[in-house]
Amino acid sequence: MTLLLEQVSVRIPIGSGREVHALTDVDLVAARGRPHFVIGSSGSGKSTLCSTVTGLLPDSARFSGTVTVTGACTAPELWKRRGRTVGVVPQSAMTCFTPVRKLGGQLAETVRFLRGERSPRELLDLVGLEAGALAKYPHELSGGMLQRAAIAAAIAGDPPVVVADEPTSALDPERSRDAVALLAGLALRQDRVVLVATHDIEALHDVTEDADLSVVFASRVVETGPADEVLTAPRHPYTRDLLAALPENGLHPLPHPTPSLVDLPADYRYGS
Ligand SMILES: Nc1ncnc2c1ncn2[C@@H]1O[C@H](COP(=O)(O)OP(=O)(O)OP(=O)(O)O)[C@@H](O)[C@H]1O
Ligand code: NI
Repeated sequence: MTLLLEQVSVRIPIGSGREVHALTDVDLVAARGRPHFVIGSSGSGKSTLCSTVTGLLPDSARFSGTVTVTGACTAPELWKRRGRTVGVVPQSAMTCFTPVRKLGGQLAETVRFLRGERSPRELLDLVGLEAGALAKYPHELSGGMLQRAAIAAAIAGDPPVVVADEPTSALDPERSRDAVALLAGLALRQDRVVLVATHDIEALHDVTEDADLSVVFASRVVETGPADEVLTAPRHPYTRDLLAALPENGLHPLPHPTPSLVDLPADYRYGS
């Protein structure tokens, strides 16, 4: 089973005949058993890419191209199977649980709704949480535990594909690395397709060996390959500059401005 994006473009009208080129001609292959990470500057199109898989695009967006989970279904059918064919990990776990009910009841309800086969206890086990968490209210769990619980909810319907858009944005650096490792494990140990978009390149350090990485710039995937290769020997000038901007590499500011994606010319290239 593979997640395949072929020539996927998204245009978002913003009035007066103008539109945001949120995603342009994207081809991407994410195989099961191997996590696929997506990095790129703010506003480059990472979330839009995730939304073409989860079906959470803005209502006004124009979508073209093909998104397929081989052996299962193709968008827009895929979008109707959110939770079952594609699980969605929220950016902040706080948004996926109600504060007034214990975790166990909420997870049980998710399992019932998605007709999942695992019990809440088994789901917690899969994400490394102890069964005691079932009897707790969300506010009684730490941020890292709550993000694990949110990942448990995302796999309650046993989806073969899991998408996480900025899953570490509410976490400190150590919890971020934990959350990324857990998501990578959903691919490596549970044989799922896992797609994770993040601007947090440092959180990826422990998992780059068995992962793929795509780099998005100005609505296009400019580079893709084994994560350790892309991060150690980047081929695209934007990837090189993005990596040079990391604190550990000297915080060199990006030398070229990020263009506006409104009516972006088709021939726009990095640095042009
Ligand atoms: N609902 C919307 N209406 C108009 N423009 C939008 C909408 N959603 C996204 N965009 C635009 O689409 C482009 C891509 O946005 P997207 O959120 O996919 O980028 P991103 O890489 O996820 O950024 P970030 O790192 O900030 O999350 C941006 O120019 C953004 O302003
Ligand atoms: Ni985003």
